[in-house]
Amino acid sequence: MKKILVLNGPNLNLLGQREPTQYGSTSLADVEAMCRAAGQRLGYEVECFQSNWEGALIDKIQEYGRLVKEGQALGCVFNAGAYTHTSVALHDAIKGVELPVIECHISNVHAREPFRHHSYLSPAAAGIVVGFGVTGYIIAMEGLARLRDKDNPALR
Ligand SMILES: O=C1C[C@@](O)(C(=O)O)C[C@@H](O)[C@@H]1O
Repeated sequence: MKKILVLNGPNLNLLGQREPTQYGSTSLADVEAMCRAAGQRLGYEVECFQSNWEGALIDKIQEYGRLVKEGQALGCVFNAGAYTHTSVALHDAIKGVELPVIECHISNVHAREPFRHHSYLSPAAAGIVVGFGVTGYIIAMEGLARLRDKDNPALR
C-alpha cells in the first residue's frame, strides 16, 4: 500500500484553538484522523507530520521524495502555514526531490491580507486547494490520487 504524507507547518498544531473564525474548531488530531479515514477509503497508508520548524519540514519532504522514487509513496498534501509566504527553502526542497505536492490552505488566502496572496510553494506544487476549511485536506488527497494514480478503482 502506497503512502501519502499529510504535512503541516507552523502553528497548525494549534488548530481548533487558534483563530477559530478563520480556521474552524476542529483540532489537528481530528483532521489527521479524517485524513487516515480518507486514506483507508482511497487505499493509501497516511502518515501525518506537523512541525513548527522549517528544517524538519524539509527533512520530511526529502524523505518522501526518496519514497516516491522507490514507488513506496504517492506524494504529499502540504499546509505550510505562514512558511507558504516566506520560504524559498521549502520551494527548493519540493523541486529538489520532485515530490508531488498538493498545497492546501484551510482559509481562502486570496480573500485575506495581501501578504498571504503570494505563495513560494505554488510554482512547485502539482495542485492547490484553498478555502474549503479542513475538508480541503480530503479534497487535496483525492486530487493527488486523481493526478498520480488515475487507475485507482476507489476513484470511480
Ligand atoms: O498558518 C496559516 C494557515 C493557512 O495556511 C491556512 O491554512 O489557511 C494560511 C496561512 O496564511 C497562515 O499563515
